[in-house]
Formats: sequence, C-alpha cells, structure tokens
Amino acid sequence: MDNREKVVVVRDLYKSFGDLDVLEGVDLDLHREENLVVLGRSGTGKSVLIKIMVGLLRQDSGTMQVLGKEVSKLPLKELNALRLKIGFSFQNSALYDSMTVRENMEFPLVRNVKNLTKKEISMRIEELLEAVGLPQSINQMPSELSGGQKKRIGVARTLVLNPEIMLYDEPTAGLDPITCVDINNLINEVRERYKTTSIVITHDLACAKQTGDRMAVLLDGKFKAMGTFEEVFPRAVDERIKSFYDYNFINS
Ligand SMILES: Nc1ncnc2c1ncn2[C@@H]1O[C@H](COP(=O)(O)OP(=O)(O)OP(=O)(O)O)[C@@H](O)[C@H]1O
Repeated sequence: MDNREKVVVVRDLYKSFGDLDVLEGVDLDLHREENLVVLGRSGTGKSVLIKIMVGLLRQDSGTMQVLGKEVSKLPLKELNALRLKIGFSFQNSALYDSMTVRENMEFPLVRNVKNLTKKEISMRIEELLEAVGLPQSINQMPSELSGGQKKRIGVARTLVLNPEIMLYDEPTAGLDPITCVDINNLINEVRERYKTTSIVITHDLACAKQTGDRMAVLLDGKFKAMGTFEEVFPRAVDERIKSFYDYNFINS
C-alpha cells in the first residue's frame, strides 16, 4: 500500500464548455514533495485542470481535493487561504516592470502577511534571492534582467509566501538550452530546500526528464499515461505520445 501523504487527489473529474468536452474523467494522486510533470498538446486542458485546482473554475462533476479540502465546496475566505498555499510561477514571470526586484517581492508579502517588521521582510527577500542565486539583483529593475534571471526572480517571488505547492507554467519557454538546464536545476533545488510539492506544465521533454519524478500525459480529456519518464516515453505505444517524444530533443 502507498502510505505517502497525498497533497492533491483528483477523482473522475469532468469539465465541458458548451459542446466542448475538455476533461473527461481525470484521476490523479500527487504526493508530498513530488515533482509531477503534466504534458499535453495545446488545448488539451492543462490550464483548465490547474484553474479547477485553485478554484478559478468549477468542475461539472468529480472531485478535486487540495491539502485535504474539496476546492469546489470552500467558502471564499477558505479558498483564499488555500490559494496562499499554492504558488504560481507564471510563464512570463509576471514581474511589475515599474518596481525593483525588492519591491516586486515585498508586494505579495505586505499584502498578505500582517505584522511583519521591515527587518523580517528584508531578511526573507534576501534569503530567497540568495536561494535563486541572484542576491545582487535586489535593486535592479526587471528590464535590466535576462529572461533566465526574470524566471529566477519570478520563482523567488512565488516562494515569498511559503507555498506548499508550486505550479510552474512552462518554466523553460523562451530560454536557451543551457539556461533551461539552470532553471530545471532551480526547480529541483527549490523542492529540496523548501520541501515543496510541484506541478510542472511543460512541452519541453528535457525539462520533464530533469525535473519530473513522474510524467502525466493529458490526452482525450484524461491522463492517458502516467509514470516515470522511462516508463512513459521510450516505450510509448500510443502514436501521439510517441510523436511527442520523437519531436523533442533529449539532452541527456
Ligand atoms: N472559460 C472558458 N470558456 C470556454 N472555453 C474554455 C475556457 N477555458 C478554456 N477553454 C477551452 O478549453 C480547452 C482547453 O484549454 P486550456 O487552456 O486548458 O488548454 P492548455 O492545455 O492549457 O493549452 P496550452 O498548452 O496552449 O496552454 C481549449 O479549447 C479552450 O478554448
């Protein structure tokens, strides 16, 4: 029997928009401190699944439990409290261009955590910038940072509220292959250091292989394949999963 703690439990989840059936029976168990990679072509419903997870959309049927709570049944106050435990690292890093790195990181802290002293805020920001390898960027503007640096700061800002779950949306999109490897390493370091449980949405199989304990391939509204990289890809029978593998360049 699998005794690991389950952080997310999804059962028989359905979601349609009019005639468009997007999710058609999704099942998932995500374990504490696991890195799960979700793969699937554009429009397969990855974002819809994440939106149901954070209560931005409601499923038609089935259940979505996050940290022991059925998301669709939570009153707004509890939903907001749950959302604070889920850190979303956006594809475009979502930094405010008119604020320095420090101000970008202060913003969610000051807004969501009461009674922090200036010193506590500074210490938290400095620790996180050190953790993502950019302590020297604290007074820089986002426009002065490279794409990879912006991603790092975006991750640091997401961590500022101590999330238990990290959602990474296409973390390597738009980066050169070497910077991709750095960002993948960062995702793994964040897990080690902050004991986060992560979902990584990506089309990049090198990223999937490097960061994922398990892969979950969303196809026809369900997770059609689930397992380690080696279990899912080299031996794929489904032509669509095989083509996903064949069209990607595997670095290692
Ligand atoms: N609020 C909505 N109303 C109507 N249709 C929607 C809504 N949200 C998503 N959809 C549709 O659901 C399908 C799945 O969309 P989703 O954004 O989840 O895809 P995705 O797998 O995240 O794609 P990508 O990899 O391109 O981000 C799409 O056809 C989309 O148009």
